[in-house]
Amino acid sequence: MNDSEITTIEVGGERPYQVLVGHDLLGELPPLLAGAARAAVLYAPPLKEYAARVADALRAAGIAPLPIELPDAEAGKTIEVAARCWDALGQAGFTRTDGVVGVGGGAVTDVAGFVAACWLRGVPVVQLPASLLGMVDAAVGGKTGVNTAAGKNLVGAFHPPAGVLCDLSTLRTLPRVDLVAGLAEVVKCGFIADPAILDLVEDDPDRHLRELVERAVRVKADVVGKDLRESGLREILNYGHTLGHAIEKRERYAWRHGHAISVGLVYAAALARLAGRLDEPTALRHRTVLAGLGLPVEYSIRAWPELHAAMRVDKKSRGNRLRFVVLGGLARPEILDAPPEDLLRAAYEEVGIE
Ligand SMILES: NC(=O)c1ccc[n+]([C@@H]2O[C@H](COP(=O)([O-])OP(=O)(O)OC[C@H]3O[C@@H](n4cnc5c(N)ncnc54)[C@H](O)[C@@H]3O)[C@@H](O)[C@H]2O)c1
Ligand SMILES: O=C(O)C(=O)C[C@@H](O)[C@H](O)[C@H](O)COP(=O)(O)O
Ligand SMILES: [Zn+2]
Repeated sequence: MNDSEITTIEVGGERPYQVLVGHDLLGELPPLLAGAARAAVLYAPPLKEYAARVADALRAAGIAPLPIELPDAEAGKTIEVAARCWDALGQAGFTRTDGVVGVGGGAVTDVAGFVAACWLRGVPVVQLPASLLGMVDAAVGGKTGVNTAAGKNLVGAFHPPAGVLCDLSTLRTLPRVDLVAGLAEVVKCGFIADPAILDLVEDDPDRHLRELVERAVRVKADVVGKDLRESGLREILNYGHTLGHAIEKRERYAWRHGHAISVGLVYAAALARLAGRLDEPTALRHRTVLAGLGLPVEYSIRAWPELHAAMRVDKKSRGNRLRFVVLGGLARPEILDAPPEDLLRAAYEEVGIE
């Protein structure tokens, strides 16, 4: 595909929008904020230069930019940081037609979406993801939020963006470790919905990067277009996240999300196999494809009691029942409701190491 081509992926639902994938997309930003006199540009330090270009593009279109630098990564995904942003919007006189632009990885787009969701009970947000994970997952779908002491993303809102601009050129500066972390969510999409993704990843993820981005965005767009508020189908996007989020909490968010999800995916596959739902080769493929990318597939065996307790606040839980997304086969996600504790523990022994 020619570098100058822009791919448009439609996201349906009550507030439809488009995800654009290509290069040099800043010209597409101002029309998404039509009617805005000002726009806050939320970014973390590694994206300072890109955020300055975003601000220039807004200014040139007659929209006054309000740059707000956030602490990087998970340190920025707190209610205190969101409150600082609301103070800044208040001081600058942001009205309901003004907007927010999230520039960066998934942590920044999550908090930018949350700031926009709550300010005046909802103003437009445009997401400019700059990490692979942000492009294929976090910036798409309108899940916004922050972490709390009790766990990951426990406070948030569903607030679909006005548009998402995935500028692939930004990936040139993304550290390799973060690119690989993003591949964990891409692999997730392969297992739950689009197995061609797995073939491409097993062949050469770098060679197929653009196609992987587009395929993963299509998986996500299809699901969130049908079930924005996670009343059913959307839960499949949480594959690997029940254990993954518990690991992130235990690590005090010092582990990358994609790394924790990688372990969580291998765990979910072991659970499904031991529950008699998933065949051995497909379960094994989780480990081989993720480990082949250099992603972690093991975690401390001693951590089990803590992880088990942390999983209780997973958003798929109902009362005291834990619920897991598992596979009944390749691209056949289903729910495993209230699995017995000995099964949960036995599956953990397959990822647990001394
Ligand atoms: N809302 C959702 O649906 C959803 C989906 C998946 C993940 N998430 C959230 O997304 C977050 C993980 O996202 P992530 O993997 O992007 O992590 P991240 O946002 O922490 O970014 C990782 C690092 O890469 C840097 N970075 C990003 N783009 C860069 C670029 N182009 N050049 C140089 N540095 C760059 C960031 O500043 C950060 O230091 C987690 O908080 C996770 O919970 C949300
Ligand atoms: O979009 C979704 O829905 C997902 O579950 C995608 C996940 O990759 C993402 O990490 C999401 O933030 C997790 O949501 P949560 O509701 O479990 O916090
Ligand atoms: Zn995720």
